Amino acid sequence: MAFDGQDPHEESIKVCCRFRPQNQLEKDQSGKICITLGDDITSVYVPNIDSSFVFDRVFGSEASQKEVYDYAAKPIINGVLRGFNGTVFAYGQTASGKTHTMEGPDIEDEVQMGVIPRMVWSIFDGIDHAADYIEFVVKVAIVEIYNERATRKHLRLSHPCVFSGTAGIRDLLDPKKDNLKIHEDKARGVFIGGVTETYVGSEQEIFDIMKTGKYNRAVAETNLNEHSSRSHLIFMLTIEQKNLHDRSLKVGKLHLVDLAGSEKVGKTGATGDRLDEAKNINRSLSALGNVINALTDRKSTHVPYRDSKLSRVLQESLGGNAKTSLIITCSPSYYNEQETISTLRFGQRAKMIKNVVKVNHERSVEELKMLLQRRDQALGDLRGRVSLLEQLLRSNGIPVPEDEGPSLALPGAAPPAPVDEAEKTEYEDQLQDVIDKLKEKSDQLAEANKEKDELAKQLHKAEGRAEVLEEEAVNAKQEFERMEYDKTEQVSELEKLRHEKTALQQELEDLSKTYQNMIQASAASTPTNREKGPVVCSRCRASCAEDRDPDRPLKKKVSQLDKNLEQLTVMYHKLVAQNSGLKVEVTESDKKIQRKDQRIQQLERNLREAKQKYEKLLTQCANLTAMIDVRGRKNCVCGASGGNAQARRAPTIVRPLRGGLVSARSETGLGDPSGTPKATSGSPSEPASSPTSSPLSLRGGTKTSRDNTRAKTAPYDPPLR
Ligand SMILES: Nc1ncnc2c1ncn2[C@@H]1O[C@H](COP(=O)(O)OP(=O)(O)OP(=O)(O)O)[C@@H](O)[C@H]1O
Repeated sequence: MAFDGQDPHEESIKVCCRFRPQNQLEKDQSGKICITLGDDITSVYVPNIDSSFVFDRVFGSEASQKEVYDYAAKPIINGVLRGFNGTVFAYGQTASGKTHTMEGPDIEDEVQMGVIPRMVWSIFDGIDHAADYIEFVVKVAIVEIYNERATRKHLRLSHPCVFSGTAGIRDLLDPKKDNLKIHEDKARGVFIGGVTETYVGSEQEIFDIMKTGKYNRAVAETNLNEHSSRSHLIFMLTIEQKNLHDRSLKVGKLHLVDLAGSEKVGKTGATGDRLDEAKNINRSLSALGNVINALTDRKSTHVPYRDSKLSRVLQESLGGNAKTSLIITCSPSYYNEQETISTLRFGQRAKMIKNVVKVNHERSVEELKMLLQRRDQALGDLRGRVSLLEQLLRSNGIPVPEDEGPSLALPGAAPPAPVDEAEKTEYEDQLQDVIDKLKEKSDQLAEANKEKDELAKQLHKAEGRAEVLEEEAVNAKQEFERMEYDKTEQVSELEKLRHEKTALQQELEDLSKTYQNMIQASAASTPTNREKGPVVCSRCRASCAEDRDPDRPLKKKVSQLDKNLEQLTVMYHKLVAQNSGLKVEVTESDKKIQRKDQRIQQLERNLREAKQKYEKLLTQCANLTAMIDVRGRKNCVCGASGGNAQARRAPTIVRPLRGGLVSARSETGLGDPSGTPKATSGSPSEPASSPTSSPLSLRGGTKTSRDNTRAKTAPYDPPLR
């Protein structure tokens, strides 16, 4: 799509490939290696398919964490410190080393720590080296995108965290928030509403937050990985920097993403919940693949960002306003050759994506005033130069024209013709006429613009509502599916109980028959006990009731079975009642879904109408603007020198984009216009919840109080000022 553009802000995604050492399982399988790394450190060759893949950098299994960080992530982090958005994400099959690359085995081990902990040091190093008049505010949020359909109660987690219901986007700093919604607005772009954003003032605070996040993340054991991530982890860091001189604001947003690994369930041995997770992981990764395919396919007209939460959250990072680095992680082993080839292909494709990257810069009134002053100064300089040049002309006997009109005559040229006063008045009248008409048209245009803005607002609102309804419909559907599942469970339970009941009835009947037979037989063949007199128990030689009535155990059993039968019957009736209750609920849900569908359709209709109206207005505006332009040009032809500045003004460019409007602000990629840091990001209608700690302002000049170890980190690209 965008890869032919000439936009100077256009930037390709950086793609690096990292191979890990072979693990024990692979060595046991044969230990054969399926790839050859090129000497140029940018290519890898797969002999079996006779194909080479070229990336920005290929790291072999001996590459250190620092090497990978310095090349793949550090430039992105420096960009964020300059006010750009940045993303680093790891993609690869399960157990290929994504978590090893992004987090590392120990976030506090200086050698083994991965991208996320190293980023923490770079950020604070950058803040320490910034000018004294820059004030920083740093916020951190961590979420995971977990399998949206399966319940989590059976998941063996890294800690005994309790889950209820289903999970989609889950706040790892406040696990109760387990179904966060994605929103989009002009000022903030795509964002997760209601997520906990914690203000941080030191490296240690971020490390503590990371530990909390890690503690809450979904991890389970599979055949291929003892600690397999069952969710996509997104670490989000926002840096706001305010220039205290001119009050301007820059906002850089960093996303660090550790994706869950794609897996072949045959190899991982996933069953039950693990299997459901694997299916959902593979599904969301393939939705990500579809987005990448659409972005790199010239014929594609639609990018399916909305097909999964993962691709929607990464929307700005893929084809949007962000500097993005992708690290694909692979196994070098023949045992995983197919998975490695598919990962290499994914990376190859992603390398073609181009983002349009801009600093998120909000100019303050002070900054604008300063710019104006600078421009006035430049104008003054130019005026001085002009008068110097005029003096030079005069001193050489060349007449200096008074203004830029027809008197700009060269020496020797014919003098201008005398102006006819009557003709001049006529022209002036015509001009006045045109000016009046222009004024009228311009009023109409302003009116139309107002109406257009109003419609755009309505459109935006309707889109928001449609989105909410869509989500509600999805939730209702999920609820319905869950109820259906429960119903099936209950029905099978009922069936089981029925079988048991029938079996018991059968047993009961058999026993009663046996009992009857025995009574008859004993009546026929033996004298009654009364006739025989008391029987003496063989062991204790004492009279006992049992000996007096040999059928007593049988009767006991029969009465016990009767009781069981009674209980079963009661249970059976209860289950029947429950089942009919469930049926009613299901019907209710059906009706609800139908109503929601109808509402969505209605809203879509409204949306279409509003869009049509809006487009009509746009055409009207364009026509009006064109008319004004034409009139303006006519004025110029008339030879009028003043009063037509309005007519010369360039027409306003209004561009509809993805069903919404793009204002000048959103096109420049500016952040929240209010510039007010919030503790919890929310949808426009959502109230912001309080921060987990108060905002801290970090000044670049406080480095004397900072930890000395920071001085050991690699040099920092200073922020643009
Ligand atoms: N470059 C490497 N050097 C040494 N060991 C590595 C490397 N990459 C991965 N490993 C080891 O391989 C194992 C699996 O790695 P890791 O958990 O990072 O995989 P993953 O891709 O995140 O898997 P999943 O998708 O299942 O979460 C870990 O024990 C890790 O320490």
